[in-house]
Amino acid sequence: MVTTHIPQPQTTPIQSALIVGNYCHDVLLQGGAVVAETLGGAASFISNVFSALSVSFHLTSKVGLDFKYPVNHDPIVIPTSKTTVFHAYFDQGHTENAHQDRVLKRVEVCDPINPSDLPDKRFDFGMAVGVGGEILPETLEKMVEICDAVFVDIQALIRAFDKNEGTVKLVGLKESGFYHLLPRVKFLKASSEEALFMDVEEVRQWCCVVVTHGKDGCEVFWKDGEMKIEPFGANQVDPTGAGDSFLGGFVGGLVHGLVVPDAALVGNLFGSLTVGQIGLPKFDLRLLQRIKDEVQRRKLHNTCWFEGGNDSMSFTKPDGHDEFHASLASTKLVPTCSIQECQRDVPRSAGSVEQVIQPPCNGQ
Ligand SMILES: Nc1ncnc2c1ncn2[C@@H]1O[C@H](COP(=O)(O)OP(=O)(O)O)[C@@H](O)[C@H]1O
Ligand SMILES: O=P([O-])([O-])O[C@@H]1[C@@H](O)[C@H](O)[C@@H](O)[C@H](O)[C@@H]1O
Repeated sequence: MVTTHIPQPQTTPIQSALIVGNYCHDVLLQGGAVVAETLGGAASFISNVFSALSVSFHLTSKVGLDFKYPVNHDPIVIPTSKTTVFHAYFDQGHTENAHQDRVLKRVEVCDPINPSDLPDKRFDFGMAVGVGGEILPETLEKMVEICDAVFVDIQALIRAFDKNEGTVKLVGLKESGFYHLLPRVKFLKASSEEALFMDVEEVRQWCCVVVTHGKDGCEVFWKDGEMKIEPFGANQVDPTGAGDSFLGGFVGGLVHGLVVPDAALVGNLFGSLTVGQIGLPKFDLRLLQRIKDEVQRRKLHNTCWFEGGNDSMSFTKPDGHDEFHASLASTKLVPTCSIQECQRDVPRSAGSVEQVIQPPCNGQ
């Protein structure tokens, strides 16, 4: 395994974080019926995981007056706009530009997030996690200026929307208008479908690329190497937000002082916890405590390798990585609340939480 070592790892955790992306309303549909309506948007899922991991953050997000869910971090309300709305269809054959497991349609769109909307201060790291095209190239440019390190979900950069139905299409990263900024980005996360719209071999020369593979976990690519990171088992009920929660767990692990391979395990864990519930997941407090204990134990054996603002991080799979995976997997065995209990105060409205959303068979 190739090791890219840093001279001296930072020994204090990263202090300030900025999440940029709009909240949205999600409507999940199957068989022509609404299965659930929930709070959505990568900013929602990542905030949910950061709160679970006790990572404090500032959020820049926009909604309309019609925004209907309680949130801990108040968005910017735009009286002349509507909240972004996505309809997710689980029984339509997937197109080459959509998620493999569902067809997404953006049916309402809120205002974009402009550079002037961002806080006038510096951050240790920022997360560019738009879902509806709200992050502009100039907004990402301002983020790389005010944050020591920026993590990007490629869905914020390469989504285009059919002008009639709002169906999510994907465009090539080179044609997205963001390509020139990649050398100033620290990490770029893409699902396996989204990775088809970029040249991983080229982009990995500039930043660490994390490609997620659903139930098969994820891969980490950097200039000098790559590695696979094992998944965790899950009974998939709803894939919505898996990638967002993965990113939240991954960055949360880095903030807590884990090396990249161990942090990616935390990302896989939160992705697996997310697909087991419909909409924004509710994490059992006992489970979270077990996860934080395991991270703390692991962190004590690893100094914080992630240094904001420079290229230093370790990609070595440290001794005990597999044991760490087993320990995290064991946290899922903790008796947790039932799906009904877990869901009782998660922001949602209509729809049965018991219904399992079965994505169409491939190509159906
Ligand atoms: N069915 C599943 N079982 C276990 N883990 C899953 C499952 N689906 C997703 N995950 C976890 O969540 C991560 C992100 O999921 P993925 O579907 O690849 O992202 P996206 O939502 O962006 O398409 C995966 O890398 C994996 O760790
Ligand atoms: O499932 P995922 O790709 O990680 O992320 C999802 C977005 O693709 C979708 O547009 C949004 O409506 C969901 O709330 C969630 O943020």
